[in-house]
Amino acid sequence: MAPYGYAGEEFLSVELPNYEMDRLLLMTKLVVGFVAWLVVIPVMLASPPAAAPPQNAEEKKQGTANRATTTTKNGATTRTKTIKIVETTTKKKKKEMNGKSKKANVAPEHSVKKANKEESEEPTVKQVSELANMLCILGFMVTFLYMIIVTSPDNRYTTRGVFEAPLFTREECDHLVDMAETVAQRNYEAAAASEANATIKDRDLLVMEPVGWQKKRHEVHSTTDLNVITDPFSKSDRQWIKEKLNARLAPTIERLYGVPQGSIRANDIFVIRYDGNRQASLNPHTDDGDVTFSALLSDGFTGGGTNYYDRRNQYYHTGNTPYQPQPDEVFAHVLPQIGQMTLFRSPILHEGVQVKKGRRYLLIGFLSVDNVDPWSEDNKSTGLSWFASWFSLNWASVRFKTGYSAAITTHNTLKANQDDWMTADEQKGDWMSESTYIRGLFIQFHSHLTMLADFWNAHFFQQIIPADQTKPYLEKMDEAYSARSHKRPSHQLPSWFSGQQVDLNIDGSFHSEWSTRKKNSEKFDREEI
Ligand SMILES: O=C(O)CCC(=O)C(=O)O
Ligand SMILES: [Fe+2]
Repeated sequence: MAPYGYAGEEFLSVELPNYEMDRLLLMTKLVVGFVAWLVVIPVMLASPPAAAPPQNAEEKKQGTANRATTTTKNGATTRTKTIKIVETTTKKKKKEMNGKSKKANVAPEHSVKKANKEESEEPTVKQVSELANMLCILGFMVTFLYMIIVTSPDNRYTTRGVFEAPLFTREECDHLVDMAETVAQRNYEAAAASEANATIKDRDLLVMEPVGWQKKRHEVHSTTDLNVITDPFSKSDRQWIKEKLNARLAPTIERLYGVPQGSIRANDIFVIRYDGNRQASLNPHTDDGDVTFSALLSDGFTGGGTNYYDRRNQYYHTGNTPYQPQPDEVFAHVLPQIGQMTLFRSPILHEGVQVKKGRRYLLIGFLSVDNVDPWSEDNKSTGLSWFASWFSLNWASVRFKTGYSAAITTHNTLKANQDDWMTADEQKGDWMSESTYIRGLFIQFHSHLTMLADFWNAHFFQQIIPADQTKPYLEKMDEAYSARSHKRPSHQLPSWFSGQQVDLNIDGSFHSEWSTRKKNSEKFDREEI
């Protein structure tokens, strides 16, 4: 998986999946399951046709309806096709079989040869009953789903796991906090100087305490924060952040989640600030993206930390009031040491616990794991395995959700641009109404996959690198990075900056930019990002 090895391997305090081997094993099991259910068992269940041929139209219909199962060559899809298993029988019998034998279209070679040799005997068929066929297909589907949902390394370990590992030293955290406060100061000065200038949006929020910090960047669960691109971080600030993330975060994600570094694209990286006497907490929510990292940059505050919820009770919730996560559903309250980060799948429900006193700073990233490069013209593959994408409950559920919102946005835009919107009747048969149905499916898939992920997987917290190993671990990671960085082409490295703040279509292609990206388009064009 990790083509250059994971330098932190010797520091791991837990055994992580060996993705390469586990996927190979799973692939083998799937092939065996496929052959067993769709070839071997149907052949074993095949029996000679009834002695008396169907005489009337009804019987004839039944006789020709018998089907066995086959697959397309690549094994990706299954369909039914008439296969009749050839046996030798007499001419007389053939005559009796009448029109039915004309349908015999596939004959194993050896049987054909045998039939040709024995002139008086001609091939006829053994048939698999429709019921047996259906059971075989069902058997294969159950085996396939069981293996993917329960045994795939991409589902069984990280789905509801929250992991902790070092990301920064204390000095580096201090540096990042200084960096962020300097950026806030720049924002404040620009906003203050622009009093009469209506072009600076959100000015009023920037001159509010804590000055220079954004307050409404995220519409629903707003945080007091600064984004590394759209807020005025300097070129050298970004370079500094990029080097650290390349050396430490990228290989850890690659190792922990079994995804190539080139498939990782940050969609939003920002510094958050909580103050005991201002924004002090964040309600339970899930993040947009596949994986979230959150590194603690300060200490000396009281309260705080992150709660992670096991929300399975929500599926049994009834009544008129919406489900509210309860304190006894928290499976991990994570309050790490300064410089440690937590890594988790973004669909895990979590909240920022109230800071009672002092300031809590975090560097947070919502990361997308792309199967194709949304920026390349032909949507070039990133090399992400199918097991880590469409066969991963989390990945697929997130993709259906993004696909849904992309489709609904397109739909609404089209609708808004149409002077005379069609009536419901006129929409019948129109592609738009079809897509309403497809959108419905997207959201159903999203919620059911999330539910499966919630039920089938252990919820746990794990420190994968002991915090007391922070210094030697980070040194080792940096050393390994500088030794190999020149060998790695840029498409094999994550994109931390230039690909931020966009939405994708269901197939992973580019859909649209967030409004904050549109407003700051010149900042995304600069070469340093
Ligand atoms: O405060 C925390 O630990 C959580 C922050 C968070 O979840 C977010 O910004 O999305
Ligand atoms: Fe969050």
